[in-house]
Amino acid sequence: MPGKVLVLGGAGYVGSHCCRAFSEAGWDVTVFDNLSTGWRDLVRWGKLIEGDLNSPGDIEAAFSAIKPDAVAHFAASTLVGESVTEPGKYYRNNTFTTLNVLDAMQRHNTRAIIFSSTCAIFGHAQTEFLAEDHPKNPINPYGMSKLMVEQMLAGFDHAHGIRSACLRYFNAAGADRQALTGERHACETHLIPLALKGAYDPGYSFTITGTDFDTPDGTALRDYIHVEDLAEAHLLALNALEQGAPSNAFNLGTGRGTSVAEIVDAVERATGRRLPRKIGPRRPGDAARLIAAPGRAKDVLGWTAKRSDVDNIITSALAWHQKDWAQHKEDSLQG
Ligand SMILES: NC(=O)c1ccc[n+]([C@@H]2O[C@H](COP(=O)([O-])OP(=O)(O)OC[C@H]3O[C@@H](n4cnc5c(N)ncnc54)[C@H](O)[C@@H]3O)[C@@H](O)[C@H]2O)c1
Ligand SMILES: O=c1ccn([C@@H]2O[C@H](COP(=O)(O)OP(=O)(O)O[C@H]3O[C@H](CO)[C@H](O)[C@H](O)[C@H]3O)[C@@H](O)[C@H]2O)c(=O)[nH]1
Repeated sequence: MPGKVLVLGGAGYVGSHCCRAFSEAGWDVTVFDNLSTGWRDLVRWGKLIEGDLNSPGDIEAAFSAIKPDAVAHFAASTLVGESVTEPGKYYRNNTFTTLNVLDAMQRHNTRAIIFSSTCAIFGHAQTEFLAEDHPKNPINPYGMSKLMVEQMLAGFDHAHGIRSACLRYFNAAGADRQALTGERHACETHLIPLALKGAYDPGYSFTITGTDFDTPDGTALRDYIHVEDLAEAHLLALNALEQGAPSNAFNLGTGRGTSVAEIVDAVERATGRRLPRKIGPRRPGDAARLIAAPGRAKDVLGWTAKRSDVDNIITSALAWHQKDWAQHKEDSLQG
């Protein structure tokens, strides 16, 4: 039976899509968010409690008010490059904050948590496809801050019976089929939104960051997974935990690698426009290739990616951005 889920970071990109999936499946959704990179108007499914995970008092107040049956934890600082130059921000806002959450869960006897982990915990790929047991050697503080949380979760399960599902997304992309929510970052660094912006905004100069990777076309390979496929995986994992499933970790991707150059081609196909591009140096902390072996999610959760064809991803992202640019013209097409 769906109960009450407290969604930390639910005003952000992935969290808002998952709120829709939880809510439509009958979960009673409450979002907890400090709106540092999230948006009030993206909280469309469930109510919003404004609060900061750095504050044990804010967390305690939310747990006391809601008494959640489960927690879905999306709140984090998420930029790989920034984590290299500002590691403290990442260990504080990703790792320390999660300890505050686990303390509250223990106090309130909340025994299930879905955690947004990442393929960045693996570091350089040693095999073509990354399965859950691939060695974990993060090459940036972002990945390390998330791996530390995975280890904390194992300890809290062992000691206190808090069961978790660590969902390691590869590259979340695309938008809700009705363009009700989507990706909106005030400081955007992600490939697909920037490539779409480059196709429409003559004032923005899109750059391919790195053409000297050891990949077939020299640009980095990523596994782009539609955010609605991710939302479905979250719902399956949440329901499984609710029904008593043990802690587990799942690599969520398609098993297909797409290069930056192939994304550029797909953006040109979807928009019918040419995308002018510059070639720039690699970003610090970027791996050459990150492609999932998503077998465990299929075997245990019955999940596979259904909407993650690259053209479908770009088309859904385009529909969202066109709507969002029209609504927020001044700030969205600048800088
Ligand atoms: N987008 C991706 O491709 C991707 C890939 C792998 C993992 N992830 C993980 O998924 C999660 C969601 O990513 P996203 O792209 O939706 O990011 P996002 O920035 O859109 O969402 C993060 C949300 O957390 C909130 N938040 C941040 N710090 C907080 C704090 N201290 N207290 C309360 N709220 C706080 C923000 O305001 C925002 O609403 C993150 O944990 C990220 O590391 C994302
Ligand atoms: O303007 C741009 C932006 C990005 N890229 C390239 O496109 C690829 C994808 O970059 P994104 O920023 O879209 O995604 P990342 O792979 O860097 O990051 C994603 O995956 C990470 C794991 O490695 C983290 O989980 C992170 O939160 C998530 O956004 C990278 O090779 C990047 O260098 C460009 O060429 N030009």
